[in-house]
Amino acid sequence: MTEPALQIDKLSVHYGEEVALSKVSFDVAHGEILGIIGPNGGGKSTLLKAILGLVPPTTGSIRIYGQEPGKNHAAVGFVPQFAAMDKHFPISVLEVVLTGRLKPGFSFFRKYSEADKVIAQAQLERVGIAHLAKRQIAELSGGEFQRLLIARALAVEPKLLLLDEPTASVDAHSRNQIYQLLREINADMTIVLVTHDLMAISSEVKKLACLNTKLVYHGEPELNESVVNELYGCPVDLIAHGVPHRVLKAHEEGATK
Ligand SMILES: Nc1ncnc2c1ncn2[C@@H]1O[C@H](COP(=O)(O)OP(=O)(O)OP(=O)(O)O)[C@@H](O)[C@H]1O
Repeated sequence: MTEPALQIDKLSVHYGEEVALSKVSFDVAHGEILGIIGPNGGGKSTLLKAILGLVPPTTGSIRIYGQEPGKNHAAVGFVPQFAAMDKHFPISVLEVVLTGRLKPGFSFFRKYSEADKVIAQAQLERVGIAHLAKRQIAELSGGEFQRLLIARALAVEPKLLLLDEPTASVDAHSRNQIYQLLREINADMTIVLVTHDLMAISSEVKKLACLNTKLVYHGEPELNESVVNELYGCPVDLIAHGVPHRVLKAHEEGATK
C-alpha cells in the first residue's frame, strides 16, 4: 500500500494562551485532493504552517510521506494567499519561479543552474504563462499572478501541494481555469487546499476537512446540517444559499435550500 501523503495525529498548536488547533487527527491519502474549510480563526492557516514546519506542534505529530515537517524540503510546495504577496516587488515572472528552486540556507542571490532554469520554464509552461516569463510581476492580471504562485510552488517538484485560498482574488473565468489546472496537477501529486469557495468543494475535492479549532468533520464532501451548524455556529440556510446539493445534503423533509 502507498504511504499516506499526510498523517496528522492529535495535533495541538497554541500561540501562548491561544489555542489555534486542538487534538486534530486525520490522514490524507496519496493522490487525494483535500479541501479544508472553516470559519475565520478556525485554524486553517495554522494547520498549513504546521505542515510547512513554520509553527511547532504543542503536542501531537505530523508526518509528510513519513517525514517530519521541514525535514524534506522537496516534498511540499506551498501557494500562499494572493493577498500576502507584494505584487510591486521589482522582479520578473521567471525570477519568481526560480526562487522555488532555492534550498533552505541558500542565498536569494545565488546563481541558478541551467537545470533550475529548465525546470522553472517548464513549470511556467505547465501553468500556461510561459509567454510572460520576462514580464515584471506588477504587470500581471490577478489570474496570471495566481498561476505564477502555483508555478513557483511546482518548481520545488513537490509530492504534496498546499494552497491557501487559490481562487480568492480571481474572477470566475480564471477560477475555473485554476481548478482545471489543479485537476491536471493532481495526476502527479497530492493536493491540500484551504478554501471558502463552496463551488470548489462540490466539484473538485475528493475529501473535506472542517476545522473549527478542532476537527469537526472529515470525510466525503457532503455535509449535513449539524456539522455546518457546529462549524459556523449560524443557521444553515445562510451557508446553504447558492451551494450545490452535494455539499449540503437535503433534509429528510427536503427542507435544505
Ligand atoms: N502568530 C499568532 N500569534 C497569536 N495568535 C495567532 C497567531 N496566528 C494565528 N493566531 C490565532 O490563532 C487562531 C487561528 O488562526 P488561523 O490564522 O490559523 O485561522 P484561519 O482559519 O486561517 O483564519 P482565516 O480564515 O481568518 O484566515 C486565531 O484565533 C488567531 O487569532
